Amino acid sequence: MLQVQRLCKEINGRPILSDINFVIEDGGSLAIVGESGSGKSTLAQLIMALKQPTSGQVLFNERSLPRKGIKSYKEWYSDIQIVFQNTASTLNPAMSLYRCLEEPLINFTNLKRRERRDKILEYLNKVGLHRDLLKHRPGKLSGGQYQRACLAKALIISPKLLICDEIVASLDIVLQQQMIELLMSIQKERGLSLLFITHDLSLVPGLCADILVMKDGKKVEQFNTSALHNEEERDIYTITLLKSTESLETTWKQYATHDNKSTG
Ligand SMILES: Nc1ncnc2c1ncn2[C@@H]1O[C@H](COP(=O)(O)OP(=O)(O)OP(=O)(O)O)[C@@H](O)[C@H]1O
Repeated sequence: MLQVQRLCKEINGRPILSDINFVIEDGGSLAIVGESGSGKSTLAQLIMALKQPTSGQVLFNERSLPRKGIKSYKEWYSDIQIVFQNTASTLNPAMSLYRCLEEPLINFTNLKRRERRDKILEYLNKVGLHRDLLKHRPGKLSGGQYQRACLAKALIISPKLLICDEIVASLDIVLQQQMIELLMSIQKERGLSLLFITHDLSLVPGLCADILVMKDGKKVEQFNTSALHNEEERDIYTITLLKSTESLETTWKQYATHDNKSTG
């Protein structure tokens, strides 16, 4: 279980996150939603121990954030893995995809070479990539293939919690849907806990049980995803976010219809 308690982060005296609290139970799923600059990535970096909180704490199965010593970091990352928004640095451009996927197995498991190979093939298959890609460098992969490879790299050591930070933001709408479906099936199959960070509320239903809305580093509200469209209960900010997503969808649909007519 992940527990985030009274978490605050200041950078150069400026509050970036203020009093953030939430829990993700084993196998649970929470979406953190907010516009750009609301502090979502900072929150992910704090949970990944890439930044230290100014105050408050993060606990995973009662263990607190690692502060020093390779062993404590290794234990933390065995349990919690992240796929970043900016993935260009996730896969070493000088290595083949095979080596990129083998690296976490070497660092986090005692698997023998043969077993590592089987695991790589298993996870490649799970994320829907062809084994022919293994000999290529990551730069040869398309955007969608690259994101799937990052997902395989994060999942290959069987973490208990996966953090996804805007992982579909740069993909087109078809690839976005495919990634969401992939995450849903992996989550179901593995009982994985999920923290899904996005600015796009429309991606959340079906994927996450709960939604936490953030604005300017503060929690606006948290609710069950089934209550997303209950406008009487929702905060005005959540409704604004929702409406902006819907109006964008309408614009895209109108654009697509117009485009089809003019080209067809
Ligand atoms: N190292 C830093 N120094 C100064 N300000 C920072 C630093 N890191 C983050 N911030 C500021 O903290 C705020 C929150 O940034 P953060 O990246 O966490 O937001 P976000 O919700 O993830 O937005 P986006 O989706 O655009 O990345 C922003 O105003 C950002 O400029």
